[in-house]
Amino acid sequence: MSTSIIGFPRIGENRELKRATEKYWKKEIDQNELLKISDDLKEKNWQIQKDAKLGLISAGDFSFFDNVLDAATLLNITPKRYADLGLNQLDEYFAQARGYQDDNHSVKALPMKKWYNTNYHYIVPEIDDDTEIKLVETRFFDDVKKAAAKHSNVKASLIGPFTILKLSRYVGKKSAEDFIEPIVEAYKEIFSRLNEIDIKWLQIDEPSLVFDLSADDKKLFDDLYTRILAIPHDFKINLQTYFGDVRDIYEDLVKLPFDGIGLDFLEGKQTADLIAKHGFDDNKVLFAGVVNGKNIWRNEYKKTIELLKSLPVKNIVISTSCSLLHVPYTVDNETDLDPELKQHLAFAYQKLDELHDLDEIFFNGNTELLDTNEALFKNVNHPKDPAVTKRIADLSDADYTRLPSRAERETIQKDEFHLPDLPTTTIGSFPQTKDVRKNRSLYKHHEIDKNQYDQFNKDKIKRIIEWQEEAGFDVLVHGEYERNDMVEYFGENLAGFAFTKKAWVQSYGTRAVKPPIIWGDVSRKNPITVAASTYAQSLTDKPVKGMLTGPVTIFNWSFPREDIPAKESVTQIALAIQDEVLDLEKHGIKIIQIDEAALREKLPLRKSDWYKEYLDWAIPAFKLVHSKVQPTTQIHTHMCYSEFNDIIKAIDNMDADVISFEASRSDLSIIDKLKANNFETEVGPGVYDIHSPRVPSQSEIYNVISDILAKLHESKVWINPDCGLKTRGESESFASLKNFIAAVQQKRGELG
Ligand SMILES: CN1c2c(nc(N)[nH]c2=O)NC[C@@H]1CNc1ccc(C(=O)N[C@@H](CCC(=O)N[C@@H](CCC(=O)N[C@@H](CCC(=O)O)C(=O)O)C(=O)O)C(=O)O)cc1
Ligand SMILES: N[C@@H](CCS)C(=O)O
Ligand SMILES: [Zn+2]
Repeated sequence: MSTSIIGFPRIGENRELKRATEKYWKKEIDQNELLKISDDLKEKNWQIQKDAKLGLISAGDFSFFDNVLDAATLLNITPKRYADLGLNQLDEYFAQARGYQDDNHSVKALPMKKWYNTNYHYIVPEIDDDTEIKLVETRFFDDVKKAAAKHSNVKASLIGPFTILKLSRYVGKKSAEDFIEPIVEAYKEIFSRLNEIDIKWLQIDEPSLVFDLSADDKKLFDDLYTRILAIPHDFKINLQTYFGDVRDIYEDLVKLPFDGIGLDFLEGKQTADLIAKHGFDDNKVLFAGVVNGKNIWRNEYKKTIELLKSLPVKNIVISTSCSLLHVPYTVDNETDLDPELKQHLAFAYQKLDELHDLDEIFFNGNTELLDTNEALFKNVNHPKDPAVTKRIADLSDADYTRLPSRAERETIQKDEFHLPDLPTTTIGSFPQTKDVRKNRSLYKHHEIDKNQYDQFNKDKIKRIIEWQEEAGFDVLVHGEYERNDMVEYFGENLAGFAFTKKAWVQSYGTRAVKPPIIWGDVSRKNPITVAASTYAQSLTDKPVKGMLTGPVTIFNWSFPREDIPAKESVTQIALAIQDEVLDLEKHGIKIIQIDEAALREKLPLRKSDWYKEYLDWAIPAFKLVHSKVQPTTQIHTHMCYSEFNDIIKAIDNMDADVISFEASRSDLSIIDKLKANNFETEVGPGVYDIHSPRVPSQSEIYNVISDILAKLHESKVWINPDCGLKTRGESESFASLKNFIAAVQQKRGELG
């Protein structure tokens, strides 16, 4: 047993789980069929790990939607309003993830948040004073049992209690500490059930240990684990961490009687030093996270082996830095990639092989494998563009400064646009219905020509412009029908990017993305969005927003190159998008939205790193994109993740004129912070959740608007949904937006 992974993707190489689950939701297949498809996927994953000769086979990492929701439902952390729906176990689970609506019920989904610094989202567990934590689910044990029946070296994995308690939202008076005893009781039951299954290890994931920890956090962890580890168990326990180092608790961790500790050597900047300084017991196993679970580049064996050899540790299992959930399945499916690039890629399957190679090199001294890998790294040819290098070298402070000041622009723009109070707009995309995707698919497969493809999209744009005008929107959008994804699309249209055919990575539930790969220097080849935006603007007298994705988001939702600093890559992208902004402006587009949906996502997990490692280059990159536009051109930005309470000043410093953001799923608490910080940018807090198919009523939206206006002055407020509508169907979107407009009109009527 010398290799292991933390977890494996589960959507299926061809997104089988997505297709099956969505069919189940539409009642096109029954639960048995869905369960059969998911069982096949699990078995395939175990077999792949076995074939790759992995020391341990991971079970329990499968999920129908999200592992945090799985761990919460296992422990009966299911709010009463979902339990009261009287649904079967799986439907109750989906109701929490997606909301539920029938003739007699209407329940919102639980909030969804970014999983640490990734583009994966988890469902936030909700705990109230009546929450009775106890073991109730069986799916986890069923999976582990099935894996153990087929394989002799199974490791079960579970998201741990500390992380669950830290990620949960407490809506009553009780807090995490009040749930220690019931959790320990539940773990007694979990261990007793696992004792009956032949597993070798239980991996308990505690990624929340990589945050800055307070004394109370450490006490909570200690109170939980001194008790849990005292429960009799016939398997070994690995305390698994990832996404950083555990500097605040390392010394306590190594003293606790865990059989193994899993540490991240890639994002964990201090991991090796912590071991060197404080030691690691000879009777413990180190699960050394040295194969990157987030990037798609081949592992450089020489460096990894040197690192492993430097560790003063007796028992090492070579592992991944985090779950392979964050990478696509296999490079083998990418038949169109440049071979020069392809040889440097490793997706999940290839990473399993890398673990095996490292095992052979480290434990068996296989030098041939080491030499072949070294040869590959001697020859990496990222396409270079001297013009891009020069453009960056010529930048000065003026390129990052927009004039005049925002306050002056606000007056100029109020005169320019004459918008009513509480201007209404949407975030950009309208439903990517089957016909829209089909049109793109036909074009990609050369079954229709460019003219036919464009004409279809133009018809869609015309229809949606008419619809928005009729519905009464003030600032319109063209609908983004030409985009497969807001980042992949720009990747396809910028020099320096490569893109894939099947390299899907789960983002949330059944939704996946194909992040483009930054392989060379980035520049804009041709105008990208100008034709669609100017066509849309030609159809109406109302302003149509130009719609772009910002440099930080393009970078964060791509697979970045690692040979140049992030700052340089992002600056290259910023200049390319600046070209597009100025082109849109030149062609008469007066409002331009530059989405920075992912800006918050890669904020370092530790506060001390926020500015020097990220914000100090991320915010200027955004400013570089829009600094040269006229005062009358209104710059909007959008973030679908509003956990930016602590970096509000930095967000204001982006110097946009208007920002829209997600707020409806997370109780509008951000608004208080905006007020307290004298936030200057005009704001459009999302007034309803577009991630759920549920249609909000007029009064529900009206109430949210009232809550916003109780705290923010109406002259500063825009009204919009909380994100784009691409994942929604048309009928639910149109119904929601009609209620939305009616709610705004009701409120405007009161304002007089
Ligand atoms: C806003 N969000 C985004 C994030 N990350 C991004 N990169 N993009 C985002 O928009 N992160 C945070 C949030 C929430 N996250 C997501 C992630 C993914 C989606 C989403 O809707 N994904 C779609 C896939 C979109 C896509 O690229 N579709 C392709 C079609 C691919 C396809 O299915 N083709 C069919 C053939 C079609 C046909 O012939 O009819 C096939 O292969 O079988 C496209 O449009 O061309 C998803 O379904 O998962 C949303 C939010
Ligand atoms: N303009 C994009 C932003 C999503 S975060 C959209 O509307 O889909
Ligand atoms: Zn969004």
